[in-house]
Amino acid sequence: MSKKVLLIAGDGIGPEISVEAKRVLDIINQQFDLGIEYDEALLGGAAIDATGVPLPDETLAKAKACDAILFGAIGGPKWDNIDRDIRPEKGLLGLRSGLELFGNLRPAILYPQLADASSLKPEVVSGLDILIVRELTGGIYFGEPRGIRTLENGEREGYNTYKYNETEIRRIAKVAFEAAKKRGGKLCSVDKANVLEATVLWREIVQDMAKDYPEVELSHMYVDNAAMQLVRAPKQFDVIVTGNLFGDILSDAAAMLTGSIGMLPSASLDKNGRGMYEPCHGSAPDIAGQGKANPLAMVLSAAMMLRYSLNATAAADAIEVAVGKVLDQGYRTPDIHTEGMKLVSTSEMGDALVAALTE
Ligand SMILES: NC(=O)c1ccc[n+]([C@@H]2O[C@H](COP(=O)([O-])OP(=O)(O)OC[C@H]3O[C@@H](n4cnc5c(N)ncnc54)[C@H](O)[C@@H]3O)[C@@H](O)[C@H]2O)c1
Ligand SMILES: CC(C)[C@H](C(=O)O)[C@@H](O)C(=O)O
Ligand SMILES: [Mg+2]
Repeated sequence: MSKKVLLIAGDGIGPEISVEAKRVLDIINQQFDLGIEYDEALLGGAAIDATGVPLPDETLAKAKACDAILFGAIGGPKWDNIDRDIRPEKGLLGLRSGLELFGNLRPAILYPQLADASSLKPEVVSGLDILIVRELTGGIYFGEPRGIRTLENGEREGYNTYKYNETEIRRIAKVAFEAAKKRGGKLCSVDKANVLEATVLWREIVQDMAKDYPEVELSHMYVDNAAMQLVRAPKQFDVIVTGNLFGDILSDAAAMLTGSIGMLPSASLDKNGRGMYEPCHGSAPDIAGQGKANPLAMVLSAAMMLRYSLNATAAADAIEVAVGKVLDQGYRTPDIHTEGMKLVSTSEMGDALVAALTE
C-alpha cells in the first residue's frame, strides 16, 4: 500500500539537508518496499516569496492529505523585517496548530562516537538518552490577547498571554506518562509554578494524573533549575514534559549535550499519531549554502517518521544504524568535528550514509 510523504524543504539550510534526507529515504523506500510517494509544498520564506503568505492554503491542504510530513527549516534575515503576521515563523506555527500537532517529542541521545563533541565532559553525558515532551500548540506561543499596543502616555507595549487549559495539559501529560512508562519509568514535569498561574494548574493536573501511572515516578522542577540541572547532571532525567516556550529553550540546550543542534530530530504528533517530522534547529542562515550543515538531525527525523507515522520500525532502525556507522567511520560535519576525525560537507555526509546503507 502506498504512503504519501509531504516534503517541505523550507529556507536556509532546509533545502540542503532535505536533499540528503530524501536520498536516504529513497534507498530505504526501495530496500524495505515501503511504497512511499512524495509530494512537495512551500512554507515560510520560500512560500512568502512565491505566494505572499508563509502558509499557503495549498500547503495546509496537502499536509492534511498526506500520511506524514518531513520538514527542513524556515526563516532567515531576508524576512525579518516584514509584517509580523506574515513572518516565516507564523507559517510553521500555523501548520502545527492547523494540524493540531500538540505533542512534540525531542529525543536528546548521545551517540557514543560523539562524546568528545558534547559541551559536557564525556563521563557526564555518556549513555545520555533523554526525551523532552514539549507542548506545541498552546501556551504563550498562541495565547490571546497578544500584540503591540500604544498606551495612554504614547508609549508602546508588547504583550502575550500565557495560558493552558485542562484539556491541553492532560493530553500532553498523557503523551509524556505513556512515554515514561515505556522507557525508564521517570517523568519530570518542568514548570514555573512558583510564579506563573498557568503552570500552577499545569502542576496540579500532572500530579493528579500520576495516580493512573503508578509505575511512573513523577517529579516536578522549576524551569530555571531544570536548565541548570540539564548542564550539571543531565542523566538524572528520563522524560521531561513541559510547555511550549520552556520546551523550545530546554531542547536547544539539550542539543549541545549530544554534540550539536545538528543531531536533534523531532516528531510533532496529533492525537492519532499522525505527524510532522523536523530537526529541532532552524534555517542556520550563517552557514546556509556553504555545505556546512549537518544533515543528521533531519535524517534522524525521517527515521522517527518511519517509526511513528509509517509503521516501518525495521526501516527506521536501518537509518539509525547507518548514522552510527558513518560516525564510527569518523565522518563529521564541522559542527561535530573533533581532532582526528574526517571533516565532510553536507553532501559528503549524505554520500557516507548512502554507502553505509548499500554496501
Ligand atoms: N523549525 C524551524 O524551522 C526553526 C527552528 C529554529 C529557528 N528557526 C528560524 O531559523 C532562523 C535562524 O535562527 P537561529 O540562528 O536562532 O537558530 P538556528 O538553529 O538556525 O541556528 C543556531 C546556530 O546553530 C547552527 N546550526 C543550526 N542547525 C545546524 C545544522 N544542521 N548543522 C550545523 N549547524 C547548525 C547555526 O549555524 C547557528 O550557528 C530564524 O529565522 C529562526 O526563526 C526555524
Ligand atoms: C521557528 C520557531 C517558531 C520554532 C519554535 O519556537 O517552536 C523553533 O524554534 C523550534 O524549536 O521548532
Ligand atoms: Mg527552537
